[in-house]
Amino acid sequence: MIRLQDITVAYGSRVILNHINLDIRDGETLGILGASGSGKSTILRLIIGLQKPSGGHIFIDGQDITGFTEDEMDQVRLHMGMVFQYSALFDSMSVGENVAFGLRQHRKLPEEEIRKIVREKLHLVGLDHVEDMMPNDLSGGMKKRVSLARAIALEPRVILYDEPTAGLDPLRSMDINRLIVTTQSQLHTTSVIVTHDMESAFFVADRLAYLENGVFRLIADKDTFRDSPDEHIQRFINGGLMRQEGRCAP
Ligand SMILES: Nc1ncnc2c1ncn2[C@@H]1O[C@H](COP(=O)(O)OP(=O)(O)OP(=O)(O)O)[C@@H](O)[C@H]1O
Repeated sequence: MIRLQDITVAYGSRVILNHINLDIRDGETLGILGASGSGKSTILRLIIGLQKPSGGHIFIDGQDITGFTEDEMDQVRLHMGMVFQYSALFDSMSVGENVAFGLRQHRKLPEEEIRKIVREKLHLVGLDHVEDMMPNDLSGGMKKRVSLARAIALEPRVILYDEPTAGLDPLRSMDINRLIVTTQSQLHTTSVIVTHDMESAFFVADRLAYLENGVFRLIADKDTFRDSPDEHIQRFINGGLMRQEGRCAP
C-alpha cells in the first residue's frame, strides 16, 4: 500500500498540498482529479520520489521513504513505472532502445533476453514490429503506448500515469483507457492516474480523489463519486464531460 500521511507541499508561502492523507490500496486503480495547478502531478512526483514534501510522510508497503537518499529511492523506483504526460520518450533512441532503457540500466541480462522482453511488452500494448522505428515517426497514441511499454518493462508493482490521454482524439483516448485496464488486470499493478479526462477517469478507475485548494474534497469509489450530492463535484463532472462532448468551450 502507498500511504501519504499528513503531506504538505509549499513553495514559499504558497501552499499546494495542505496536510493531505491518502491511502492507495494494493491492486486498485485510483484516479486523481482536480483543476489545473491543484497539485495532482505533485502527488505523483512525491510517490516516485522526484520531489520531497515540505512536511508529512510517504510510506510504501509500510516503509517510510520520505527521507530516502537517491540511491535508496532508485531501489524503490525499480518497482514503479511512470507514464509521463507527453510520453517523454528519448527522441534519439529507437522505440526498442526506449523500452529497453530500464532493463539495460537495472538488469544484467543477455542482449537476446532484453530483445525478447522488449518484443513482449510492445506486443502487450498492441505494437508489433516497431522496435527499429524512431519516436518521431510515431503518432501521439503510439508514443503513449511505447511509453507504457517502457513503464512496464521491469514489471513494476505500481504504475503512475500523468494525463495518459492528453492530446489524443476520443478514439485514441479510448484505446489508451482500454490498455490501462488490460495492463492492470494482466500485471495486477496498483495504478494511480492523474487526469482531466472525466470519461477516462470513470472508465479506468476504481476510486476517484478530487483535489481542491490543497485538500481532498472527496475520495470515493467511482459510483459514489458520480452520485455525490456535492454541487461542486457535479459541476466538475458535468463540465468535464460536456467539454469532451464538445458542448462547451474548453
Ligand atoms: N518549482 C516550483 N516552484 C513554484 N511553484 C511550483 C513549482 N512546481 C510546481 N509549482 C506549482 O504547484 C502547483 C501544482 O502543480 P502540479 O503540476 O502538481 O499541478 P497539476 O494539478 O498537476 O496541474 P495540471 O493539471 O495543469 O498539470 C502549480 O500551481 C504550479 O505552478
